[in-house]
Amino acid sequence: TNLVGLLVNAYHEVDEKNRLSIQDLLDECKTFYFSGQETVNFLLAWATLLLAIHTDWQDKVRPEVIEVFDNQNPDSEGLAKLKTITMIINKTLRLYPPISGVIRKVGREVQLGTLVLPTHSEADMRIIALHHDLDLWGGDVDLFKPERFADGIAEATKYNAADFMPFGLGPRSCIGMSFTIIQAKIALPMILQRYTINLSPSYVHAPLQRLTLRPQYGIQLFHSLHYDA
Ligand code: HEM
Repeated sequence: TNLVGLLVNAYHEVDEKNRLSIQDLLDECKTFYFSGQETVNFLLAWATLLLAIHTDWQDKVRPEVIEVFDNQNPDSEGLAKLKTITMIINKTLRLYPPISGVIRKVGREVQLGTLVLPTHSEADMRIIALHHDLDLWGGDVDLFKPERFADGIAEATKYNAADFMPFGLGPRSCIGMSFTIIQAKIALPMILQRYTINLSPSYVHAPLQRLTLRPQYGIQLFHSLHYDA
């Protein structure tokens, strides 16, 4: 059974209490389409941009990909062995979090430090601000240095989970997190197996921050064949 199958089953549920209306069913499909499609696209777009700029990292990661998969399509066994790709994915998610913030409605008045949040106000927590906070990440906060994630996320954040939260935190955090990482760990190696990526001179750096963080004018890259296929 796939996701649509589960939703259709819930629509046909005999117990009225647990039944989904057609509107609920459509809303769920839209949520999954929106949250699952654009976000992963942006992650892959920003990751390829960073690799195009930092070609030294392409040179570091490509041998790992070739060693694990040779020129074959990625398989699940190999995915666990990809260390450098994982570092690059985490680094991309820190610098360019595809969801730039999460919004919460304040249920009751609460004091956070010197700040009083009134009931019914909305708190927009800027993930991107957190990820670029000088106090948390230090003077080289804006630099692409995947080696920061060499020993995993916990080490990179000094065990403070809230410093790095591209998928949110707590009970409403992203349901698609593992799926996203798997997709990126399949797609990036498949690109690197085939192509050397270079930045086109026509690229204009213009990240647009709304709910998502998108490259406003797209990302123009040159892909040259990496080796004779
Ligand atoms: C780079 C990829 C992705 C990023 C950065 C991302 C980020 C996030 C964030 C920050 C939240 C929390 C929203 C909040 O707290 O208000 C969230 C929730 C959610 N995400 Fe993702 N997401 C990604 C991929 C996906 C994928 C692939 C799917 C589905 C296949 C997905 C489905 C969802 C759903 C359904 C929720 C709502 C969970 C709930 O409210 O209980 N996401 N995501």
